[in-house]
Amino acid sequence: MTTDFDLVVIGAGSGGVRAARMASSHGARVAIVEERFFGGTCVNVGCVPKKLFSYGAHFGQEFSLAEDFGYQIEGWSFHWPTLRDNKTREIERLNGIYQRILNQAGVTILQGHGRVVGPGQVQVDEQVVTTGKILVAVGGKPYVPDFPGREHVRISDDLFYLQTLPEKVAVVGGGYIATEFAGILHGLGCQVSQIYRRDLFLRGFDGDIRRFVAEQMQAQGVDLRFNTDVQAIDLDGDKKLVTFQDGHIEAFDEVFYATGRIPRLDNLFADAMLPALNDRGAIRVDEQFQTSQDNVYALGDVIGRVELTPVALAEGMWLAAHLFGQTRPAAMDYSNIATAVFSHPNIGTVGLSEEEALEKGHSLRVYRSSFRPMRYTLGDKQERTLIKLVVDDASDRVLGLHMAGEDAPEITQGFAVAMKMGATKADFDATIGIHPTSAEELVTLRQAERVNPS
Ligand SMILES: Cc1cc2nc3c(=O)[nH]c(=O)nc-3n(C[C@H](O)[C@H](O)[C@H](O)COP(=O)(O)OP(=O)(O)OC[C@H]3O[C@@H](n4cnc5c(N)ncnc54)[C@H](O)[C@@H]3O)c2cc1C
Ligand SMILES: NC(=O)c1ccc[n+]([C@@H]2O[C@H](COP(=O)([O-])OP(=O)(O)OC[C@H]3O[C@@H](n4cnc5c(N)ncnc54)[C@H](O)[C@@H]3O)[C@@H](O)[C@H]2O)c1
Repeated sequence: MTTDFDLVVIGAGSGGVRAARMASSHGARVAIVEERFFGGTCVNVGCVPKKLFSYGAHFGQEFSLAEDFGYQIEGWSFHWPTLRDNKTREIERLNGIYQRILNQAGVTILQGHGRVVGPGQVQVDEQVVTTGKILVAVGGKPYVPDFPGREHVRISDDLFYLQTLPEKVAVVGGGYIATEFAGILHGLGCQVSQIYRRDLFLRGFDGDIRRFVAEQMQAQGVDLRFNTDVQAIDLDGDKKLVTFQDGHIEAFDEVFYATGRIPRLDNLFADAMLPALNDRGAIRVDEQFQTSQDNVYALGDVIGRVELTPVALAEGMWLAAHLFGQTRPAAMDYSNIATAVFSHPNIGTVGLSEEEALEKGHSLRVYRSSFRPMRYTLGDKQERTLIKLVVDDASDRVLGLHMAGEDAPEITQGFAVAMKMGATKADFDATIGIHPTSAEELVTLRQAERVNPS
């Protein structure tokens, strides 16, 4: 049977755009369906505007550092609408670029809500198109737990378009988004309380890094409140009255929730086409990104594996090559994916945390160093940088590299190549440093603590 297309991709975000472009370059007839914005979460309400805000939030401290170097910066002030609107203009420019890239790649753009209505059939608003294969790359959406007053909270999407910057803010959650938002809002001049229900935020990251970032944020003046949760929110005029677990009530101008994201499956599948989901409600796929429905594939945040843009991009490239390329690629390798939290201070990490390495039974040598970056030494800024290597004692292989401080994400990206190649501590030691840098500390670590699994 002839079909309109070989592949219809639903969702023009990180994974969908990459898969569509690459499939087209392999000779497939491809259409992509998008209902909101080209470039998806990352470009519009994720990585890109977040990073621009994070840059913006650093300027206050840069001005005071500049004074230590002899500059006189008097009477500076911050104008939120300028940052917000300049960011929006840049995002709109990127939207246009994404559309142009798709057009140039020969991908047909279908604007509207996509729905899988039958085998090889995708409905886009009133129109139905036919296709050999369907790729679902619809991403996720914020999850806010159910509690009285839930309707009064804001989510990450809202932060990017706020009319005014609130004075006093609660940020609820202890993951990437909450910690990044707490740092950004504090840097822009808000009074920030970060609320996390367990004893220490950034679960899954290395314990030393989590404690270090908490100390640094507290020293900057962020109010970290662990082991507590919001029970209810009432309105009092413009204020949000938050009742905490211990019963105390406090007024905030805004309450932001960043308590995780869930797959965006709304009105996406006709009943007969719904694929199997996993226990967290994400679409279940095999190693080839095939769902339980024939010729329906899924990747990116909607499969809930590793919710990062570069991972969605890699999955999109992989699937396009697998379905339409000349040679079959080897299975996707999810080991040693470097990641960063653009908190203040930044975190960069690749490989196993000390806790994970011990859980896997490794006997370890753990190298740590904490230092005050040279840039801060002319004044009284006390912020420090922490670096840490987790090394398998028997093989000498570096299992984990962790850093918190200025430039941590940039530095970690380079070292991630070495980690991917299986670098040993001896390889690090044989590398001559670049002086004077913070990165050189990673190749000059000599003192280890031995730690064995219990
Ligand atoms: C605040 C925030 C900050 C982040 N920061 C980072 C970061 O710094 N680094 C990083 O690596 N990752 C970051 N992420 C995660 C990253 O954005 C995601 O992992 C990535 O965007 C996932 O890509 P995707 O293709 O799976 O989905 P998405 O990029 O979410 O794209 C899905 C697209 O599908 C469209 N869509 C959904 N349903 C339909 C439908 N039925 N019909 C038509 N279109 C539909 C949506 O409108 C969207 O455009 C961040 C996320 C958030 C929320
Ligand atoms: N820099 C980056 O690369 C970056 C930045 C932002 C987001 N992301 C990606 O997006 C994903 C989603 O980010 P996120 O921060 O929303 O999720 P997350 O999974 O990182 O963190 C969610 C947090 O909410 C808490 N939580 C969950 N349910 C709760 C409840 N009922 N009550 C109170 N707290 C609750 C969790 O304990 C956790 O601390 C991340 O996992 C990450 O993969 C990446």
